[in-house]
Amino acid sequence: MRPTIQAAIIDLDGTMVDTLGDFEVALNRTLADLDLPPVTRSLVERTVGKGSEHLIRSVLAHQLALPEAGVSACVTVDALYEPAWQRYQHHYLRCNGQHSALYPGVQDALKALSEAGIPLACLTNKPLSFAKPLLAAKGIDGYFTQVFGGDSFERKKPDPLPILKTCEALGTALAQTLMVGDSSNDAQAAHAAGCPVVLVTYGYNHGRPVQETPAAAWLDSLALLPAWLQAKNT
Ligand SMILES: O=C(O)COP(=O)(O)O
Ligand SMILES: [Mg+2]
Repeated sequence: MRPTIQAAIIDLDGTMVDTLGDFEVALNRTLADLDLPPVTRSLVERTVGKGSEHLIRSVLAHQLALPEAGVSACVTVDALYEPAWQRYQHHYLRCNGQHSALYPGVQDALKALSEAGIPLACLTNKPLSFAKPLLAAKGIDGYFTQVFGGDSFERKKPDPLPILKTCEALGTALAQTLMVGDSSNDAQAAHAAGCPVVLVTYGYNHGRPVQETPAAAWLDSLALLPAWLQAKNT
């Protein structure tokens, strides 16, 4: 009998790498360039997950509304977005991977899955130009046959399109491809695409407990994934 799960698609931020430090540093350098007050890590944690444009627009809207910003009401998010995006890319590429760390168990899980013959793809809402160097800096790029970012397709997670395209690239059936993520974006995209989904409990889920999101399992460590998958496939 063919195994139930033949490949896995794994999210990056909040699932494999704790990147809040990189986001915070790049955002605060960007805000300083624009003479706006810095963000707190907790705002970053609640806002991250829907790609860079959403993050920058949300952070600009939040910081512009702070009384200490001292900004006149005619300064809008739309007016600041393009310069902010340019500065953010500049800063992010320079601090990428320097204030972030692999979560415990990630390296072992990727090794075990690869040894079990499960092809792995990385699918993130991060721009591809940030994602690829980060995977390399953390020494895990070699595990993935495909890497796709938030700018690889017309739409991002929670839209199912990136998952459909990733399955196409992997050459696996949707129902036999497992999505592994940390947020409702990953789960919604997987549900809409028809893929099973497993969520890790330690990532960034817009400030909500991820157990509220329907999934096949909620794991406290990615190290538990190979055994979960083996049990599923026997
Ligand atoms: O960059 C983001 O918004 C989050 O990316 P993720 O899809 O890897 O969690
Ligand atoms: Mg994530």
